[in-house]
Amino acid sequence: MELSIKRFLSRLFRWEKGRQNTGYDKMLVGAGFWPNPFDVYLLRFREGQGIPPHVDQVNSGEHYRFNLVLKQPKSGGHFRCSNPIFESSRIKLFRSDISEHSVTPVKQGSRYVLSIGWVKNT
Ligand SMILES: O=C(O)CCC(=O)C(=O)O
Ligand SMILES: [Fe+2]
Repeated sequence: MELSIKRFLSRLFRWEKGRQNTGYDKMLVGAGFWPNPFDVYLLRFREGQGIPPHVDQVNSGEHYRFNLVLKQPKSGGHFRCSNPIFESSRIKLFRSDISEHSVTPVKQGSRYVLSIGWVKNT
């Protein structure tokens, strides 16, 4: 969640590779520091793409993510989370630093997610 204005602007509204190396793409669409450091990404999964089980560690504090599924694929692309705080078919709220989560590969169609993350210091 490191941020310089220059680096922020160079990443804003550009597709980049997702960090799990499974081919999904992410686009930074916003970030800020109030009331807690936060970032907002658009995630795109195309056919064959998913994310293996992982956690998203932060240096300090608690990492939360609120994910809104904007577009469900025709098949596949299911979100799985070991211990969600809240989950419906479209909305997923979870501690991404301690709850292992994954997305099964999209089989047909594409999947889009608006992902809002923040770090709460303890
Ligand atoms: O696409 C998703 O539903 C989850 C992506 C993910 O790993 C995350 O938001 O930390
Ligand atoms: Fe994640």
